[in-house]
Amino acid sequence: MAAARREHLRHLVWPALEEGKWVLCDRFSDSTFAYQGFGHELGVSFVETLNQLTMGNFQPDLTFIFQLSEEAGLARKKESLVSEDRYERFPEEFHRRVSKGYLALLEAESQRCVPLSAHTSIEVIADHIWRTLAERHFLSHLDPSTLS
Ligand SMILES: Nc1ncnc2c1ncn2[C@@H]1O[C@H](COP(=O)(O)OP(=O)(O)O)[C@@H](O)[C@H]1O
Ligand SMILES: Cc1cn([C@H]2C[C@H](O)[C@@H](COP(=O)(O)OP(=O)(O)O)O2)c(=O)[nH]c1=O
Repeated sequence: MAAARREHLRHLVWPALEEGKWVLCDRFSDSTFAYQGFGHELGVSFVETLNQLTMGNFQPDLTFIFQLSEEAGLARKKESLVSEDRYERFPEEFHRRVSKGYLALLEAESQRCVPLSAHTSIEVIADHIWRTLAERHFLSHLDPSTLS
C-alpha cells in the first residue's frame, strides 16, 4: 500500500501539483492512520514512520472526514452495487477502532481535517464542501456568503 501510494505521488500527484492543478483523492494517508494505526493496532509512531518514508513531509492542504453511523453506513453498503471488500468483513470492534482513529485525527489535525456529516443528501454535503473551500480561501473568486 505504501509503495503504491509513493508511485501515485511521484507519477501523478506531485507533477499535477507542480502544474498548478487541484488534486482530489479518496482516503489517502489518513486511512493508514485510522486503519493500520488504530484498526490493526500498529500504533501512531509506526504509521508516522511509514508515512514519512512514503511521502516525506508532504500533506494534503485540506481533508474532509465524512461521518456516518454504523447503521446508516451498513444500509448504504447493502444498496450499493459494489461488492464488499476484505475490510468490510472485519469484526465490529475493528471498525470501532478505525472510527476512534479518525476522531483522534480530527483532534490532532483540526486545521487540516474537517468533519462532515454524511447523513444528509449528496447536494447538502456538496454545498458544505464548497462553503468550506470558500471560507478557507481556496476559491478566491467565490464569496462564501453568495452560496446557498
Ligand atoms: N449522501 C448520501 N446519501 C445517500 N446515499 C449515499 C450518499 N453518499 C453515498 N451514498 C451511497 O452509499 C454507497 C457507498 O458510498 P461510497 O461513497 O461508495 O462509499 P465508500 O467510498 O466508503 O465505499 C453508494 O451506494 C452511494 O451511492
Ligand atoms: C487507503 C487505505 C485503505 N485501507 C482500507 C480501507 C478500505 O476498507 C480498503 C479498501 O480501500 P479503497 O480501495 O480505498 O476502497 P473504498 O474507498 O471504496 O472502500 O482498504 C487501509 O487499510 N489503509 C489505507 O491506507
